[in-house]
Amino acid sequence: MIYPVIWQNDSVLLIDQTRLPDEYIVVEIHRSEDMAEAITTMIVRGAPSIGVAAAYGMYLGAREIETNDNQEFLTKLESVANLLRSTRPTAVNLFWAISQMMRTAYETVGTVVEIKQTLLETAAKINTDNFQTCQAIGDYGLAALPITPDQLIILTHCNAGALATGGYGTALGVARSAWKAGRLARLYADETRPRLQGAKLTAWECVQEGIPVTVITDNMAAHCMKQGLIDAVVVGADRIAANGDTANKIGTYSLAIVAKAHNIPFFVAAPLSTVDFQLTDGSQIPIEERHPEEIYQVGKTLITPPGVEFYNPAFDVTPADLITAIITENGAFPPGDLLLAKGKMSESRYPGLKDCAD
Ligand SMILES: CSC[C@@H](O)[C@@H](O)C(=O)COP(=O)(O)O
Repeated sequence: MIYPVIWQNDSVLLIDQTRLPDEYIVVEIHRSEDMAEAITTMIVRGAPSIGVAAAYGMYLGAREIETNDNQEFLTKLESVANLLRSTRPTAVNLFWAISQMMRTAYETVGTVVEIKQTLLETAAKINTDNFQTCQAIGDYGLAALPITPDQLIILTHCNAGALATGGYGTALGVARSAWKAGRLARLYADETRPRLQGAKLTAWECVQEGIPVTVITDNMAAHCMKQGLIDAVVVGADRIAANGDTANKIGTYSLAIVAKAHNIPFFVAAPLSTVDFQLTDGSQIPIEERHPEEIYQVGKTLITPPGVEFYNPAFDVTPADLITAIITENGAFPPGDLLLAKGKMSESRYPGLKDCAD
């Protein structure tokens, strides 16, 4: 299994996702500032992964605070939290994980040294919990997939795999579970312009595990559906509003529209920590805009003439009515029933959900 974020020998190891699939390079992170930079530059990316990375970033920042005074410690830790919060705006898992860490710091009764130790344990738990959560999502997702045909072809967008989570993956976790159960014939992966997470990362994960994968460019999805090549679409999410509207990688919305036009089920797979119940609908989700070089430059080659303008939103919002079901660790729910999933929260691992958009 692939683990994108690991704690080892007093530092955090990140698989550098900007270098895959050409090179497998592991980056060592010792300071919260470097973790913030790694999240911004997408060395680590994918909603749950950046939550895990931010949690460890909080610990790295905490261990540098030199004081025995609890109040002073908490004040300085707030600054670390603010730095990490400023990295990427859309994935709510980032804010959720930072809230979990701040809550731990405030609620731990003990010395500063003891609080620091508890923070490290909390970060590790967020990481391992996410792995287990993804396995549950995989199992529920497998049960939610269409019954026929027996051998399914699933289309996915971006990378919602092990690299994007504490391991296993959300959307790719569903495909992984289907593969293990003998129900997946092949995964189709949208290349996912502009950063190509599908072509580079999803395809790489599939090759690692022997899952048959076909990469298509984003504008081929409708054609493939019309040809009857796709049985279901499964994507991840960066933030889901209470009504089920879902922000995910740019291009997800158009994929949902063409899936609906072809009567193909469209699933969102995500942990409940991705649901922001404080937002009533998707119009309130902040959408990250990234540097235009992601559009005008491929490798080191400029692909557009001088004098043109660019617009580079990294995410879009798929309205709930285009989504067949949202697959969570508590089960698969029609988007309008997300509050039912929340109702099961007391049994879940996420008692801090209400803080997720702090
Ligand atoms: C399980 S990851 C779900 C989403 O975070 C994923 O689909 C996605 O959009 C990732 O965007 P990225 O910009 O690569 O961080």
